[in-house]
Amino acid sequence: MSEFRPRRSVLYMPSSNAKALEKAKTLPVDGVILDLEDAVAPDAKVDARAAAVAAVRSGEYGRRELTIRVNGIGTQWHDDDLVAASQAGPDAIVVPKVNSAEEVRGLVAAMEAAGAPEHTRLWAMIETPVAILDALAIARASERLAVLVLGTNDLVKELYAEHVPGRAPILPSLHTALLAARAAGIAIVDGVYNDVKDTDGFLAECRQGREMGFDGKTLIHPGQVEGANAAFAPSEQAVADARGLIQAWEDGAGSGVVTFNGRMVENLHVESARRTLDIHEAIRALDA
Ligand SMILES: CC(C)(COP(=O)(O)OP(=O)(O)OC[C@H]1O[C@@H](n2cnc3c(N)ncnc32)[C@H](O)[C@@H]1OP(=O)(O)O)[C@@H](O)C(=O)NCCC(=O)NCCSC(=O)C[C@H](O)C(=O)O
Ligand SMILES: [Mg+2]
Repeated sequence: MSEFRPRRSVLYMPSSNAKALEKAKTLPVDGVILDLEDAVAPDAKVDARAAAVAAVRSGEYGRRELTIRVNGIGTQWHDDDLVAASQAGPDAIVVPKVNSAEEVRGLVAAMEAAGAPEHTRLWAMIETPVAILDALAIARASERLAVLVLGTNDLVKELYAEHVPGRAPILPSLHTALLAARAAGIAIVDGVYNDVKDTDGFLAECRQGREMGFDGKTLIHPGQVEGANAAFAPSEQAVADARGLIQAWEDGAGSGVVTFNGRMVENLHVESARRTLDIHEAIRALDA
């Protein structure tokens, strides 16, 4: 069994929304973010925290990677959120607006002091200009940091940019975060698509994210799950091509370069093909 963990579809839901917490148990998502930050009104924060902890403790989310997004560092809720989430022991704690490697180390220290179990990882949200400029240091700051999560709404806001099809205004930021994650050897998931009724726009953005190298996409509505799962999984054709390419390589053992479907194949292409098959197998294992 490969160690690759699929994160094609990672669905946010307000932890204050009992119906959404219930619905998530039935959805074929790879991950769930129980949100305490932007989706929860100030007067609902404390109850939402208790609901997120109860959801984690329920054990009712099956194979889905279960995470809690706490309120940001420096807010009045952050410390209590972090302690409660650490003690609940989800798969990860998602922290918004992480701005430096020092903050990552401080978060990890606080999680450990609060008794977070070993399996509870940190996911850092990259959603400010300073985080983009310090992305590599953030990504490398701790072994406990497993995933970078793009916060494209905050990023667009902070840049005084606009949401446009193709995302040209934020492409340099997306690429910088991707470079940092890959250099650090950790996963990275793309930001959300706000128009839950615009399926074509959403699918185009999924395709773009996949082509850029993202592992998956954060989502805000159940209607986005299927499209993300398909976009971030290798297609049947990609799996067949990966198998064929590896076979061609093995048939030409020792030659250093062969061709498959008329194209040059070197060792690096074989590594990519093996990664494709690892992802495919990990998805099959999840769905089994
Ligand atoms: C966007 C929504 C407010 C729309 O909600 P609603 O009008 O209720 O949608 P529907 O009527 O179409 O819902 C159909 C059913 O699906 C359930 N539902 C809806 N959304 C979710 C969800 N996210 N998770 C689970 N289940 C969900 C409804 O309850 C209906 O169920 P049923 O009646 O039983 O069929 C809403 O979708 C929503 O609140 N989405 C999440 C918003 C959120 O979490 N935002 C914060 C994260 S985004 C962000 O901040 C990213 C980052 O920080 C950045 O800067 O970009
Ligand atoms: Mg945000």
